[in-house]
Amino acid sequence: MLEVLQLKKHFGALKVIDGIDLSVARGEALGILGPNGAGKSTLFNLISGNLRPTEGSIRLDGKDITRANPWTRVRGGIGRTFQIPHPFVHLSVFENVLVSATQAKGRGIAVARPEVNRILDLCKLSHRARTPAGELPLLDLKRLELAKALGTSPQLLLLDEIAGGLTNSECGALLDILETIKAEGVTIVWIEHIVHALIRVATRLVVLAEGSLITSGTPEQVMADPKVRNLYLGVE
Ligand SMILES: Nc1ncnc2c1ncn2[C@@H]1O[C@H](COP(=O)(O)OP(=O)(O)OP(=O)(O)O)[C@@H](O)[C@H]1O
Repeated sequence: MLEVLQLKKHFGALKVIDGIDLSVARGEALGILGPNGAGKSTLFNLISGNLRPTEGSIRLDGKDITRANPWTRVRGGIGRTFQIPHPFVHLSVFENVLVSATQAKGRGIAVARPEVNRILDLCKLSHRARTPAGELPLLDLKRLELAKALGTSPQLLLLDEIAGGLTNSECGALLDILETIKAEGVTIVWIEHIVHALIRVATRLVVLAEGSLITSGTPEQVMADPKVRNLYLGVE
């Protein structure tokens, strides 16, 4: 579904992404691990079109989207969340999701309304539908970030540290929602530092370090990889 070929993003002398090849199959749930500053969010920004690569190409369903605008990619089926949620704080939860559901695919309000209600139900936000987004506690803010991405009807969903900052039980509540989304057939690529959460959803893991992918495999294979143990624990 997604193919990243020899992708590079350099900021001056800083080689943040330095020749990444990555394929994601339809229906897959891929987890991306990596230390702070490894280039994970930059990789997402390149895939979603928020940044243009220095070199390399990106294909979605065989079509070259390397130079496509972010909104063209959204219409092509790429949805994403951001590490720091920035909802419209004065709009209600319902209105925030309505914005993405109407704007992303050019749907009218009457058509989008039942879909928004379905998404709020899925994300356990129905009881907050009329609450201004600026008044939400963190878990609901994360749920809203997810709901806004789902409002664009993505086939490929990019999650950037969606569980960051949550308590264990809050993280569990979010995982239940992610498992439902996965079961609905949405392809997921999830950057996350909380490994136990990531491996509940991910069928495959890759590890990004200093702009390169250093390993890929099942969660068991990757967590046992000496390169990964060395990166995180300083032991081989
Ligand atoms: N627009 C930019 N200009 C210059 N440097 C940048 C820019 N965007 C990111 N960087 C740098 O690129 C490096 C990778 O940043 P990135 O946010 O992709 O890392 P990350 O792996 O997502 O980290 P974290 O896990 O902390 O979120 C960092 O050193 C960052 O300062």
